Amino acid sequence: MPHRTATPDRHGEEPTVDPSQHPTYGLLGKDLTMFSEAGFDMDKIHLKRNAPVAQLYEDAIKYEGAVIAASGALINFSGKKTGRSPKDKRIVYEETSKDDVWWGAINIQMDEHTFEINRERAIDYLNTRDNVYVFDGFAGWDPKYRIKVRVIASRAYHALFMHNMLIRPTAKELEDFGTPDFTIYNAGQFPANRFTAGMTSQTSVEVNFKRREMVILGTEYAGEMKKGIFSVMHYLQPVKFGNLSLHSSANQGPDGDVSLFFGLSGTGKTTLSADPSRALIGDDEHVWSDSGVFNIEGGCYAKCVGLDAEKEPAIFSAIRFGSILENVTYDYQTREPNYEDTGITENTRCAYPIEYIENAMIPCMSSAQPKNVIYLCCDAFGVLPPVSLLDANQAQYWFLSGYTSKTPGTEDGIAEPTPTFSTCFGAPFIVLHPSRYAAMLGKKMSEQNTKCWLVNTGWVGGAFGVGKRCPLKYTRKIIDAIHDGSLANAEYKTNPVFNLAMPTKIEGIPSELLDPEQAWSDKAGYKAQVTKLADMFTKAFERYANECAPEVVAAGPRV
Ligand SMILES: Nc1ncnc2c1ncn2[C@@H]1O[C@H](COP(=O)(O)OP(=O)(O)O)[C@@H](O)[C@H]1O
Ligand SMILES: C=C(OP(=O)(O)O)C(=O)O
Ligand SMILES: [Ca+2]
Ligand SMILES: [Mn+2]
Repeated sequence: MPHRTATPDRHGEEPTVDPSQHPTYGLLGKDLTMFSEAGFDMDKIHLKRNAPVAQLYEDAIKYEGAVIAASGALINFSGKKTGRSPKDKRIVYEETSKDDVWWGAINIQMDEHTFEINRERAIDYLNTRDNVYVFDGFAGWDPKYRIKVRVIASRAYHALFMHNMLIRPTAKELEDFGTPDFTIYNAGQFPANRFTAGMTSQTSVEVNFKRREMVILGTEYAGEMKKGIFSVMHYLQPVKFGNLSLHSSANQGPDGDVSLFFGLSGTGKTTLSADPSRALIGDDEHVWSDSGVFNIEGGCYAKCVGLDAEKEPAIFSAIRFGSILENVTYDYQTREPNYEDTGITENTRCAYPIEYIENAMIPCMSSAQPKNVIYLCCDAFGVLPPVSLLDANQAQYWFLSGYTSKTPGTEDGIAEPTPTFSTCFGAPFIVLHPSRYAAMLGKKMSEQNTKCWLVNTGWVGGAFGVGKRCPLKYTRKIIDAIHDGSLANAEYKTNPVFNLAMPTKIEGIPSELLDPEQAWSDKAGYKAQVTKLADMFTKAFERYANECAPEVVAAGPRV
């Protein structure tokens, strides 16, 4: 029998063929009540819960201008915002969480009333739509610590994105889903009202821990949703479960050894964790509990700028049916994505389910305690060694400092690599005081005898503009040398200003590259740059000096 497409009848008639065209597809009686109570106009909107991937494709193509790439991936565009908007992110000030949240420039307060106004604005907007997409899934692979997340969005692309990025429930889990622990209302196509109290722009990304809700207005960058859930877990895991949440990727070697790769956006978490000789646990957000390490997400979100099939084969071949390319241009004839084109943004992305990586570890969790912790730092000054071994005090110092660079495009308004001290290697996402994460990390690392490495994936031989980015093939060799144990047994010398232990030799890497002073031809320029960065460290660390032991303060550069 040939397949026919059912015409959806918004006014009550049952469609005859495709059940996913039903006006309340996937919703059970109790869900319908929940939606009505939340203010959704069930007689007007066509709700699609956990719709098939193909239908989300069809809707994104029909209503949102998406196209199919040659590989079968879906190409979408996020409109004006193509990176995160950290200045427009707010946390609601309310009694259940106010004493735990580290208030300030990162966690900006919003009052409960303003949240209600924006929430209503989002729901009102969603009620004007013909189609509203719901995705129910989990955050956290460990059943003991996972949370149930519901995403309600006006764009099929956003539902598909979260289908890829959250953990996809089985049919049974979906049937038994019940009340979500956290709900995202994504009305990103509609602006916030700039005249609402506390609003400074048309963009608003806000989290309310009491209501367990997040509202998005005025940005369609899909990364806001996944990083929003990360902020939620960065609060819930330590506060409710005593677990350490990590802005890191993770993988496991054939002998069962686990590595964590911390790093701010663009430093190499996704790239370096995709390693053909190790099983991928996850590329961005994890939790370190007493029972091991688990991924928060069900997918990866890779940068696509300059993506090359030879250099990054695992990521390249994950871009196929079901994957979402974001803000990537393409050839109209062949539908081949053009990864070299940064015309829309440098922050081009692809979101794919983690099982699209061949050696992914499913379920994405390990009962092993991490053996190596790697801090990825993208040094735009080009003065940090490509790799150094840190002692326990240095591990605390560098974690709290979080020195790196913001890469172009990941945040609104960043056009070139910009040095920053992003505490815990992920300042935009932390909720608690940084010293709380640092103390847990220090304790776990010393209990488990975890080795700590600082890897500079940024510039070598000169600053940004003069030197070059450390070639990926060399960084991969460094990571290999950490994993095969050879680096721990190498010969070291000390970097005088930063007091860092640098290996003198690594197989396959020119030795002069390992010592920045040798790698720079402009020796005077090098000295000036080192002094400048060391001063920046001292100044940036002042705010943590009272929170940590004197040995940690002393572990910084000697000026
Ligand atoms: N030495 C290097 N190490 C890691 N990434 C590198 C290196 N040199 C260039 N890159 C590029 O930098 C980007 C790192 O981004 P990504 O792995 O997505 O970071 P994250 O996941 O931490 O946001 C990729 O586009 C990668 O190809
Ligand atoms: C998605 C993001 O993170 P990452 O670059 O770490 O993947 C982001 O910062 O918007
Ligand atoms: Ca109806
Ligand atoms: Mn990443």
